[in-house]
Amino acid sequence: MSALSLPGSKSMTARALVLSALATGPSRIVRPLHARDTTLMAAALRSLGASINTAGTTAGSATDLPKAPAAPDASTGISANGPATTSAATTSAATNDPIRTDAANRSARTGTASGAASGAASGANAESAVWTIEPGPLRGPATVDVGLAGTVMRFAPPVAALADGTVTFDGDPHARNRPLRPIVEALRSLGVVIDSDGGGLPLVVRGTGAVAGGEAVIDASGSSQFVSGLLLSAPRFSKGLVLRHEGPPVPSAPHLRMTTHMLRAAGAVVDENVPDVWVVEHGQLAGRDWVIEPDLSGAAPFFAAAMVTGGAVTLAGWPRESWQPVGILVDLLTRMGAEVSQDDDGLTVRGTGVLHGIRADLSEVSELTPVIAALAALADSSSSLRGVAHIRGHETDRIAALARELGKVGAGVTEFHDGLDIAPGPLRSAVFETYADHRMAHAAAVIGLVAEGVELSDVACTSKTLPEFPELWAGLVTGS
Ligand SMILES: O=C(O)C1=C[C@@H](OP(=O)(O)O)[C@@H](O)[C@H](O)C1
Ligand SMILES: C=C(OP(=O)(O)O)C(=O)O
Repeated sequence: MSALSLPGSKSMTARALVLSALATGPSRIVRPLHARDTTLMAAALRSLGASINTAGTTAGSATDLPKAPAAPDASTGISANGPATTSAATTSAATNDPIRTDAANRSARTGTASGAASGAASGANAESAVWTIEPGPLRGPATVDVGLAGTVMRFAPPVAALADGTVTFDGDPHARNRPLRPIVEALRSLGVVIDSDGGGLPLVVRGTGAVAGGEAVIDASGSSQFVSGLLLSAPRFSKGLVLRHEGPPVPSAPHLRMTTHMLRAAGAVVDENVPDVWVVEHGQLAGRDWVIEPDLSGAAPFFAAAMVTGGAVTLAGWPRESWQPVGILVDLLTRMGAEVSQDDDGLTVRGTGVLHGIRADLSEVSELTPVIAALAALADSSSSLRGVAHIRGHETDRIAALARELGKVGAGVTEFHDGLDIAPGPLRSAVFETYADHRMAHAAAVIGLVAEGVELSDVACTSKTLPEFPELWAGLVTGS
């Protein structure tokens, strides 16, 4: 049995940073994710005027902190769209620079497991990390590096629109290929001046210190982050926001619920009773303490490791109620053969010696596709994964990348516009390319537990969301 201590959710940390920078008073973020994406988000907000200290730790635990105000109940819709039900997180010491691109880490053998996943694995993020945020007047000029972070490229431009001055955005080479036009056009329709040649990066937001807001229509089928980005800043728009989605379904519904939940927890008034329409009233956001849940998507490859090796992994500090899509992940892993349980130690996934293929619509949990696809390539029957057309716009075209790389290691893969059919085949050694995508590295690591001689081309890309992934993985496999 392995105890896995992971840092906080990327998505919750990003939202907490934005809401804190837009609040009327100071905030603290307890057990944040300290990784490239969240460090870039902090840098972006800092450059716009917020004071953010990401070096802080406290000797005590989260329970020493003042209690966060409870989310208002009747008006929150929590009962209708409530958290997934399945304690505070445990994480451990920040020594890594999460923005590093350590050449020594660029290539790594994944290591075939000789036994079951075992041994303790704890993250390099500090167990008692607390970030402090003091909002300030939002102003340019500023330059924002979004890296490859969808959260930064979609959440920060609406904040920049509220700033007084010019804010320039650009990022990693592939960030320029990631969709952005719908949020740019929605912001323009709300009165914001944005220069952007193709509707994507690089772009310049010419803020005047205020956004009129009002009604906007968006096609958010390419990313739920278009909606989340607008909603997070909307309380600061003079007329608030009525946002209507028109187009194919918006993916990643649990991330939208996380957004509206956290907005309400900061005091915003949000109505999402009409499907595909979100109404956010103009109003003040309160500073508060945000206690971040362990990152469920970061845990997925470790759970997969338990499944393919017949071991068990416990994610420590998993809360009884979560705003991450734990119910969907548990259902997927159970259908593939795992046993999943929760007790005071955390959320445990146990391999049973069988691994089944699966037919699944992954639209709600699309960021899990690479790890589920890796499991599918190792299963005892074929799989059909659908509903994820938009992941062609993730860190890389994940459908094409998975088809190519899983094919290299021996699976029979058929690519569809919105997913993959995967037929397991005899495994072969290969260099598994990551395309700078952390979750492709996770997929390679899972395959490498079973297939001899799998080498992943760039393990450093895991610093996007979990800089300590290589150490954690090594600790899990060797039991060190
Ligand atoms: O809002 C968020 O924090 C996220 C939303 C999802 O984006 P998409 O809707 O683009 O898939 C998810 O895949 C991403 O990893 C994080
Ligand atoms: C899609 C992902 O990230 P991003 O927030 O950059 O879109 C992801 O982490 O899988």
